[in-house]
Amino acid sequence: MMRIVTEPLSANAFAPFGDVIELKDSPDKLINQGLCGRHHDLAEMDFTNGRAGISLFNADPRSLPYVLDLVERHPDGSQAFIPMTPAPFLVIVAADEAGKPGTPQAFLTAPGQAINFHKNTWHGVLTPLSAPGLFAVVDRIGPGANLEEFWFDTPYTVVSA
Ligand SMILES: NC(=O)N[C@@H](O)C(=O)O
Ligand code: NI
Repeated sequence: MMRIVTEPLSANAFAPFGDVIELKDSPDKLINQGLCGRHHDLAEMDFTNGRAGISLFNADPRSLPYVLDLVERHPDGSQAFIPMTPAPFLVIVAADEAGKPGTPQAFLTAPGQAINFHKNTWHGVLTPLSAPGLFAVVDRIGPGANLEEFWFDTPYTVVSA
């Protein structure tokens, strides 16, 4: 199997695929009598024929090396994974090449980072690396499956750097 080596998640590296939701160097605005910093409008939500919904995902943790045999995408909506714990998790994405995913890239988040996949971006399913795999997920609520899956003929093995 081809190996994919994880890299640290950064806004620049992830930009073709989505947004990294993390604190800015300084807040956009101080609120609540100056006791809270608002880091404003960090991700682009985009829904076709639907609305934003907030769900909780409680996912089984995986481990590295991780066998990647499936990526998916949501043609009608963006999808944000917001961890409810500080634990790093695995984020896998791939560019689209004539309707199929190209070579995937794998990122490891740092504590305090969340992500938002742009609409129709190939990605691995929610992949916590420790328990509890508890995430808030902001994605599209609307008609239709809003899901396209791609199974690789030859799975990849994702390994840590
Ligand atoms: N299917 C579902 O709700 N979750 C996936 O979209 C995922 O990215 O984990
Ligand atoms: Ni998804």
